[in-house]
Amino acid sequence: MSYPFLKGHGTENDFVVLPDPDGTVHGDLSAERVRALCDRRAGIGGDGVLRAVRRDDGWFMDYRNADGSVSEMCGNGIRVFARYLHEREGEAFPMRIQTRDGVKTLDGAGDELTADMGTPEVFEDTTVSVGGRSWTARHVSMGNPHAVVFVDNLAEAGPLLEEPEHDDGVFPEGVNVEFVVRRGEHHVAMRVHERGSGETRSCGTGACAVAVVAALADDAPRGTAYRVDVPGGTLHVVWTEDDRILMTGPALLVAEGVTDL
Ligand SMILES: N[C@H](CCC[C@H](N)C(=O)O)C(=O)O
Repeated sequence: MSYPFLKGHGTENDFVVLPDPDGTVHGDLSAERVRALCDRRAGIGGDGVLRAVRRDDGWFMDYRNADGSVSEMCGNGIRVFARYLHEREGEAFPMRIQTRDGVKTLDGAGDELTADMGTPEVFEDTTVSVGGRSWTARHVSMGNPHAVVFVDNLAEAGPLLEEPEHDDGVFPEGVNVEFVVRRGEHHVAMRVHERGSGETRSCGTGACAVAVVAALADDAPRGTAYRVDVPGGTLHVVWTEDDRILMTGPALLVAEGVTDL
């Protein structure tokens, strides 16, 4: 059975959008079908799938990683999802979107959108092993788990392409690992190995986690704007006085079509 899809990205973290307003088109969106859709050779290709279901409490973003696993939240994805709702479903900004990590508010004009990502949760330092090496990491949750590792240069993150394992059970559900370097005052650059997708060009929740760790290390006053450079572009993150993370970045729809994958 053929059904519509769209393709979009935010700082080159790319997604297949599946309109499913009544939840009847993709009722059993299996991990196998998500993998087929995200396959960059035999499928459409993407770091994840954003299925759009309209519920009584509003639009729900059903996010899946490229390996078919489910995640609570996707920061770049929710901007692309909001772009889809605005351009194809007539939703106005500011808009509220339901996710597995609760409701998020999206606002913006032009190419850049701002997502209110809610309150970060900061845990004790931990270690992650990536590419056979152990790294000391700050553990931050943005609804999904992140291990933030500061390094002297991003080339050290070469083993990033290896699947990070976690050896002390802190992340039984897996973890997104961000390697970070300083680029200037309130300016960092990162590479990321995403849980369920491997190395990607950007990670929105990861950029938020990185900005939180940098702001804590800098003892920066709340409201300080951090610039986070990712391989696919730049995201801007502010940790507000009332303990919310606002992330601003591009969100583009680049193609649409039909598929029977
Ligand atoms: N791989 C992540 C979800 C996608 C996060 C990323 N694409 C973003 O923009 O936040 C996880 O399993 O927690």
